[in-house]
Amino acid sequence: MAVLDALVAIENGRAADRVLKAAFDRRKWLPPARSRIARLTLGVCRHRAQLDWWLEQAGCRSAPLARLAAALVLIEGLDKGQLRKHLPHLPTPETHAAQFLMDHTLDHPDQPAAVRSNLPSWLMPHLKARFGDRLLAEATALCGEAGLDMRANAIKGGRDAAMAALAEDGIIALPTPYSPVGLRVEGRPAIARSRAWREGLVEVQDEASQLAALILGAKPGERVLDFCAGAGGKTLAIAAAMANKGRLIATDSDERRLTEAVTRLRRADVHNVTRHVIGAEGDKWLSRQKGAFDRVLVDAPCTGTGTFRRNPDAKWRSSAEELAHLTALQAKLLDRAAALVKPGGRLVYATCSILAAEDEDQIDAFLARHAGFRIVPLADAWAAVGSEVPEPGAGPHLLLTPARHETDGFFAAVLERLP
Ligand SMILES: C[S@@+](CC[C@H](N)C(=O)[O-])C[C@H]1O[C@@H](n2cnc3c(N)ncnc32)[C@H](O)[C@@H]1O
Repeated sequence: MAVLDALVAIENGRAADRVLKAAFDRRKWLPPARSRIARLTLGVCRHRAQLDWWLEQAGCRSAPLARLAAALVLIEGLDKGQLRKHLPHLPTPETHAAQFLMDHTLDHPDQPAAVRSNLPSWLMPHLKARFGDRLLAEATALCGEAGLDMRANAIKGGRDAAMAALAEDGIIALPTPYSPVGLRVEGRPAIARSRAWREGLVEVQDEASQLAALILGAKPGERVLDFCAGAGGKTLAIAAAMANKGRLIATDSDERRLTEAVTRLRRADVHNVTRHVIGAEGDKWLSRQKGAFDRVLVDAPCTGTGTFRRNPDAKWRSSAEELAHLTALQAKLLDRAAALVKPGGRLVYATCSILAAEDEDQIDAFLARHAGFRIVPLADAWAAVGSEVPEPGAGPHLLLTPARHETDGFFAAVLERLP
């Protein structure tokens, strides 16, 4: 069964989105079957702690097959006959466990907070420190399903043109609350089949990521660097803000990711981007660019704790050791990027993490190391997003969460190099 194969591959350390993509490339499932396979696979990852807790109550060892059987009963509500149809060769211990679970629901008052929130226990003290009394609400939202947001491409007519083109394909998309170029789509339509997507009027991008790119405030004619550009999600948004004018350089240490940006840039009609693969430990080209950029974005590699709704399998690969490795790397990348900013220019540091260690602690440490930079308060930086757009919160930084803003969890800080 496709779901079980996917769960086994994920258990062996592969990322769910790649596993599912490979499964769908191998066999041409009809769209309803594809979405059922994806929903069930991700549902097991999403609720893994609760499924494991229930399997323990039932005296059954946790493994992909047992979790799948538990999910079919506790999440999908299957009865004995339906379960037998789905998993005809279920071994006896798993069958007994599934029967035990038929009298129950996923939540149980005896479940500890980490189990109820379906989060790894190492993360809980970090989230408690961040959210205090709101911990459960924030953790529960992090376990939910993410919506589908798109960014309307200003180079190709902007939000009204995008909404009209989507409507031609029967796709309903409404403006997002904060991003002036954001659209939130109703339901789960096949975006990639729409004319609006094929012709580059829209790009799939969470509202939080759109704001991180906008807050950079890049203007037409400037020299801008997207330091950790990856497959170009934010590069595209910055190019649109620059109206295709000026120079935007997209760098990353991962050549494969940077190459993925090429078709996206072409589809969006972006012409002002140059790509440059850089060494993970520094780069000759970079060392010649000291003080050369008006704006630099560091969209840093991070734990991705803010995107657990989209990548629920990543929760179970995250660890305190990974956090320690990433915070050291983030500090290094920030220091490297700082040298590239012109006097009076701006440096934006962003993560899709909601952990203070990767967010404001990183900024505080940076400011202690770099007396030549100051923080630009969010209220001032927000002018770049649009004067009519409500600010998503007070404080010096941008901090978005699924529970409060219905976006991915995201952090961004704007720093200015003193003239
Ligand atoms: C959060 S992702 C970037 C996502 C991208 N900006 C987007 O919007 O789609 C972080 C990126 O940092 C890159 N990275 C990791 N280590 C790096 C290094 N030492 N130098 C430059 N980039 C690095 C990774 O390859 C990854 O693409």
